[in-house]
Amino acid sequence: MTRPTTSGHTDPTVQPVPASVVEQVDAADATLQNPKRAVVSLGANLGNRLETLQGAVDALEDTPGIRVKAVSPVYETEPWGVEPGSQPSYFNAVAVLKTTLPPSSLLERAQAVEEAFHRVRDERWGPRTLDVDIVAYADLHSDDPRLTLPHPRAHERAFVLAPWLDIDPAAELPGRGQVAHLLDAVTRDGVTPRADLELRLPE
Ligand SMILES: Nc1ncnc2c1ncn2[C@@H]1O[C@H](COP(=O)(O)OP(=O)(O)OP(=O)(O)O)[C@@H](O)[C@H]1O
Ligand SMILES: Nc1nc2c(c(=O)[nH]1)N=C(CO)CN2
Repeated sequence: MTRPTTSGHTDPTVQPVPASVVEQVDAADATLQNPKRAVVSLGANLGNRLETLQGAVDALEDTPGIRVKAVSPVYETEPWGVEPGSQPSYFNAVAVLKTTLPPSSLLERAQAVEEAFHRVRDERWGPRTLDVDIVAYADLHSDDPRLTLPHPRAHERAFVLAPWLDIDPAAELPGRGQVAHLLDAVTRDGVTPRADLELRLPE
């Protein structure tokens, strides 16, 4: 393949490729050859909660560059961070992914999936048809408010830690330690396994 280079080109219609672009393409190539593990938390407390969670799992699997490797049991959970009784209960689950998408594209896809399920953003921690949070992406750390990694509240949330531990007993939250220990430190009150319900792992 002929590729424009930054020096020595003779065809005046071929523009040199800036070094920054070459770097970005090389970084994308490296990710493609080396899929990363990501953990996402799924939550729903409006509409048909189970159908929505299954739809989210399927939509993630249908995404080029994402493979869903494991899906947790379903938990019914009391709304966290809001006045008790002020919202319907949630169904929560966690999925482990392998992805060649960079973190920003994974977030974009997560938000597109939320929107496909008519997620409305008005109040903080308001009720929602679907919430897809990125709990962790490999062992990356980021303070960027648009994508904070690991998720800044995951370690306090039994509705994330309990289902995650079910599918990965050795799970670690980067920078925080073992999920099993984190779960011991938070209350599991209001976080109830729904053994009668199940999410399917896409074929
Ligand atoms: N790890 C992350 N996963 C998902 N969104 C994140 C993450 N870090 C930062 N964000 C940003 O948070 C913003 C608000 O997200 P969202 O409305 O889903 O918050 P929330 O689910 O109500 O609350 P919480 O962040 O406590 O779960 C998003 O627009 C997104 O850019
Ligand atoms: N039980 C429960 N509570 C929540 C949840 C959730 O998924 N489950 N998500 C929130 C914002 O991400 C706020 N509160």
